[in-house]
Amino acid sequence: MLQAELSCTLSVKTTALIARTYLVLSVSGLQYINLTNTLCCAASYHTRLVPQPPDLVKWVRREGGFVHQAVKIAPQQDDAYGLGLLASEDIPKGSLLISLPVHIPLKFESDDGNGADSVLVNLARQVPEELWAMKLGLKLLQERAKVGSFWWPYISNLPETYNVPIFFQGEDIKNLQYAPLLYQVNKRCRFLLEFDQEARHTLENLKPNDHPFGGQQVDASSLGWAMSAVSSRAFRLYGKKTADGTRSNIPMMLPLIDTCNHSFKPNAQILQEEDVGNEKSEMKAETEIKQDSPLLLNYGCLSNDLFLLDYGFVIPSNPHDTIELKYDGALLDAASMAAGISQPNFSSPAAWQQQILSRLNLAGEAPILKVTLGGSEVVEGRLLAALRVLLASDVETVQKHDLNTLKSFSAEAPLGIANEVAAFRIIIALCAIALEHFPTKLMEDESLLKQGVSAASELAIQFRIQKKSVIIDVMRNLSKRMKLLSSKEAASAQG
Ligand SMILES: C[S@@+](CC[C@H](N)C(=O)[O-])C[C@H]1O[C@@H](n2cnc3c(N)ncnc32)[C@H](O)[C@@H]1O
Repeated sequence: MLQAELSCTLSVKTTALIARTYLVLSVSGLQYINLTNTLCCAASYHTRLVPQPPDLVKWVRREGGFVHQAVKIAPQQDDAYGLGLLASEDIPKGSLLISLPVHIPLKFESDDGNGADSVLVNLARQVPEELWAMKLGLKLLQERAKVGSFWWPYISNLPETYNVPIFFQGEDIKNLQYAPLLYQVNKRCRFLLEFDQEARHTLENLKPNDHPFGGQQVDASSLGWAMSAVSSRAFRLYGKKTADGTRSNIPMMLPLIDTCNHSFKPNAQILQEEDVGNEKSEMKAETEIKQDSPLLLNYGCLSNDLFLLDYGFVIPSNPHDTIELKYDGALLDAASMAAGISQPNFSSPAAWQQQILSRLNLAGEAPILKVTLGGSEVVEGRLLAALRVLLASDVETVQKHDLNTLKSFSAEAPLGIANEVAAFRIIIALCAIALEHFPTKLMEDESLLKQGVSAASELAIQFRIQKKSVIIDVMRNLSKRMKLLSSKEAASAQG
């Protein structure tokens, strides 16, 4: 195992303690809020809100929408992905699959009038921008509570529960073993608990006509359901034109289209007719779709953190997955000691180096210290540039290159091979330290999965396996690059 090999050569154990304080990864001491007493969580994630909901395809057609005759709803991947759309016959590339007239998507219209709607708008104002899904979730809850809602045929087809971490038991939240995600889960849970109180306070003593949820109480559980329904299904498309003629992207729920599951190699795409007053939302075949193949959309090039938080699944070997570290001079000193680099002065850079760190936003008044490893960049450019610069002793050599070259992973050893190898060795040491901070080893995780665990534990364990794999892939990648550089150096010394 690469993990074992590297931790021997880099004598990580001696520095792990020093590093503990600086790693964003570290979960020790992090409090987590357990919401499972408050939030309900049923056993099956793909049961619909009502046992036999109306036929969604028929509803869309009845409402003036179009559904290709070969598009069918069916369970996907032995129900592991819930329902999905399937082609019942070959569909040629470019075919229109689904078209929804403008009145079918569910949106949050903040220009609604007064009474119940104004209460809803006021509640929505208290939702922070980053939790936009809760805003549309309020509209969804309102329609769910409304007798005879236009959207009931759609809403009744939604899953009854969501397998997202806000519904995990405390033990499974801990099982994630990754502080940045734990932080996000806590933030969402805390918000839901506070918003539950806020909503109760706002709704008490309202006249029946002013009550946005038809007199029904909302709580953290129903709010969490609505937020998850939206975060796992909404798309950002053009909204109405504003007074200045511009259009902003607004989240909306696209009935039936949102039954499509995700793939980074999609065979369908969403398009929007831009004619004013006729903004149809359409889904077209991006490639030819063979009979019995699923129709797949790309939800976005997201990390597993976002897939898990918003959608409740994790993608193995996700090329967009990364791990977060906190940039810190003392941590880098510890890593360079572990890597056997004898010049650990990252905590006290020279004035010219400090200036470059400020330009990289890693020092100065409001630095952004979160840096990432993995994903398409492999090493975040700012971290790579910082290491290259801090390991250079000669300001003139550094000044020959612009910042973009110094940040580029594909720029081969801009400050020389020795400098590059030292930078890579330090990043590998950082990776080894990061791996040490996970309470379990990969092999233990894998054997836990083989033993059989609950669906939530399985997701949490898969998530941390993927995070560890990201780190190991970065180590492999850098080791390969180091070998290549060393052999080039040897060849040029001989020649
Ligand atoms: C937009 S909905 C798609 C319809 C959904 N499968 C259903 O049963 O209603 C997104 C949800 O589908 C599931 N899903 C979609 N793509 C998936 C994938 N590649 N792997 C696992 N689950 C997936 C997840 O539960 C996700 O939250």
